[in-house]
Amino acid sequence: MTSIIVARALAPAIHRSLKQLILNGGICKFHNYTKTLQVAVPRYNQKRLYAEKKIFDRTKPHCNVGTIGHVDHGKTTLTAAITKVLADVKLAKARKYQEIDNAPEEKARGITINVAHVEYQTENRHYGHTDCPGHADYIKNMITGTAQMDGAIMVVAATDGVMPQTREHLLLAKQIGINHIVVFINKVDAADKEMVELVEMEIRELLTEMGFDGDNIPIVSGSALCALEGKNPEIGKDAILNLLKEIDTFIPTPVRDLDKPFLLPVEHTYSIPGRGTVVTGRLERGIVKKGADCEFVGFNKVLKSTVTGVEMFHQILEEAHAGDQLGALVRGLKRDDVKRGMVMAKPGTVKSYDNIETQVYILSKEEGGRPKPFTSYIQLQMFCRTWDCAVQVIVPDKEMVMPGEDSRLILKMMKPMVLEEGQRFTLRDGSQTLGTGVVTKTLPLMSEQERQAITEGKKAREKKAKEAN
Ligand SMILES: Nc1nc2c(ncn2[C@@H]2O[C@H](COP(=O)(O)OP(=O)(O)OP(=O)(O)O)[C@@H](O)[C@H]2O)c(=O)[nH]1
Ligand SMILES: [Mg+2]
Repeated sequence: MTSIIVARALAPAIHRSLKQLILNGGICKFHNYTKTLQVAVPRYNQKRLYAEKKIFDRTKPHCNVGTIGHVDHGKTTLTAAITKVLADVKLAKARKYQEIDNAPEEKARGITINVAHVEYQTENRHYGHTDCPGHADYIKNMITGTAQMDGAIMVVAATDGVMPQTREHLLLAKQIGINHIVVFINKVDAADKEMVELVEMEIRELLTEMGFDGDNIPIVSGSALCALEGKNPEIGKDAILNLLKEIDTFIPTPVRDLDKPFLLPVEHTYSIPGRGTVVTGRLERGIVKKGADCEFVGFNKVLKSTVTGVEMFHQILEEAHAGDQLGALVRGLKRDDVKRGMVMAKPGTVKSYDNIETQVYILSKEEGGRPKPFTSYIQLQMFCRTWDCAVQVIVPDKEMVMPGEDSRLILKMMKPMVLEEGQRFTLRDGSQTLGTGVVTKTLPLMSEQERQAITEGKKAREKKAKEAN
């Protein structure tokens, strides 16, 4: 028998594999401290299991990155080059340029996005890498979080320098909380040394202007095309390896959801005679154990309680982990005290807001959105986690927002609900999805007068609409 260690973080994906494994005579043991699962499989069965691709043989931490930058600056070529260079040392499967650029359409929350997901490894980490075929896809992908990036690789061609979309992608990255950027100055085979130096200066200036650490962000220069074609290793392959080294060290591994304070968006509440109130939902992050103090937040309330039991599919759990669909028995609360849409969290770790700044992508008509533009003061419904709430929209930077456009929006909510920066949500108008967005900033709570004015305005508009009918 030989042991294989499987990362705990991959648990949902390997449940099925485990079953398969046990059927094949395997023995599993979970190590609580290291959060790993040790699996012993008879040697004669291992080959078959691997051949069936049932087990993830991965122990490296995972990180999501992606290429951003102006059109034609070489993002796709760089993506292909990275896989080629790493394939040579057996850490990736080489992906051709055409394979990446003809990405299949991906349906994400009603929005069609073209993205190619590529995977590779360095000695230290495993990476998921996103490359989009066009500018509009980048904008959508970044806002909707189709592949949420923990860090970005910004590509700037030495032949062009900083261009409008370099700036735009960087601004958006900053807005939505991608704080770690590594820069690749591409096409140095077609530019002279002075030009490359000038472009580097220009990039550092822009980064600083945008609020990044312009002086210290790693900038690597080279040629993705040379690397892909196996030419001039000093600006080809070596530059790519250099870039990967910088990515490895400069972009930190994100904090795993399991390590964060627990948070459960409440889906349902039940009253169980003789036992008390049970709340159910999918644990978004952290670990919940029997005996944990908790807080229910939302709808203008904060209720304190203690978890007295955790169950999953009617079986008692010692502890529930992020991703688990669970029921939690809570002390001293009536069923009607707790409502769907509230959040059960570790005390003091979440807050309610009713006034937020967001970045939203509004669907075009072809994507199923509304055909007409909208202006400030429109009333929409915001959907987030298990709650939804009426919001008044303020468009701060322009007259109106066109379908197919992205925009900064201020949302004034009718009730304060639990929100945090980076939280994604959907905006709907009746039964029509208008767009998706991300919370970029939480603003101070509204005053009572302000809220009243919004409610009265809403009533007046409703009355007018009724009369018009
Ligand atoms: N000379 C030279 N050309 C390059 C290099 N890298 C890419 N190119 C060329 O630049 C062009 C654009 O490259 P892509 O990789 O498609 O650029 P992109 O950024 O993915 O473009 P979009 O996805 O359309 O925004 C192609 O013709 C590439 O062959 C390089 O290092 N040197
Ligand atoms: Mg491309």
